[in-house]
Amino acid sequence: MKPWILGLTGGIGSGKSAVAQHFIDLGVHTVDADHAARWVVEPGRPALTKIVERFGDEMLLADGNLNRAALRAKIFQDESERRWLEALLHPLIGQEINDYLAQAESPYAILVSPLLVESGQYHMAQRVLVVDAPEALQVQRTVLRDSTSPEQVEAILKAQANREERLRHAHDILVNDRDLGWLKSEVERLHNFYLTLRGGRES
Ligand SMILES: CC(C)(COP(=O)(O)OP(=O)(O)OC[C@H]1O[C@@H](n2cnc3c(N)ncnc32)[C@H](O)[C@@H]1O)[C@@H](O)C(=O)NCCC(=O)NCCS
Ligand SMILES: Nc1ncnc2c1ncn2[C@@H]1O[C@H](COP(=O)(O)OP(=O)(O)OP(=O)(O)O)[C@@H](O)[C@H]1O
Repeated sequence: MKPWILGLTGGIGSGKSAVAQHFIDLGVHTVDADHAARWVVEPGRPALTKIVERFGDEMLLADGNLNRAALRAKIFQDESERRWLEALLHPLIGQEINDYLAQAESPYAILVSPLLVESGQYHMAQRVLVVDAPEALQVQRTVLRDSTSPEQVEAILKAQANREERLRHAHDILVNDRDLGWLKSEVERLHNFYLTLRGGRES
């Protein structure tokens, strides 16, 4: 039987990747939109050429890869440039995600995406799990993980759906404000529940 799709979302630093890793360990076929966003700008792909044409050679590192920090600085200080980049990349990312999900053999598969709600990708999913965390914790965890500034993380937060908007699309909510051991046990509980669902929508 074709697997049903769980959309897994949450704001920056909420803990999506940590949650996704536990699902992967349980054998669930998982694709991450952030990873797909990297595949579509690999050297030789047309999208990378278009980014360099628009923003200049400083978008390239010496080895020919995208200078992600430089592009990040550009798009989160200028909404129209961010919209331009999203219009270029989101259709390509959507295609990569489709191709990857089509290979799934687990009872259900997961699409991890920070912009599941904003990009309309939630239409690809039968059920949505939101990882939620207090904003201060999101900022603190991301600063620690990426060695970036709180101001940069707050600029990214502003470009994302607010919590209420995201939670409106949720079938399930995982509040990630405890330790990683607890998070793992919550994922196991959800996984056992998801295995009982056929088509993902029953609650
Ligand atoms: C700007 C880029 C190069 C920065 O790369 P970097 O390695 O620093 O960050 P990474 O890609 O790992 O993203 C980290 C987080 O930033 C946030 N984020 C990324 N892009 C966006 C965006 N367009 N809008 C809001 N938040 C975003 C997400 O929470 C994401 O998980 C990169 O994020 C990018 O190409 N973004 C545009 C594509 C996109 O919209 N990706 C989101 C998944 S669909
Ligand atoms: N419950 C927790 N306790 C402690 N640290 C945590 C917890 N959950 C996540 N983290 C850590 O916080 C950081 C952010 O988590 P993670 O990378 O999973 O977030 P994310 O939602 O995938 O972020 P992004 O949108 O930026 O990709 C990571 O370093 C992760 O290890």
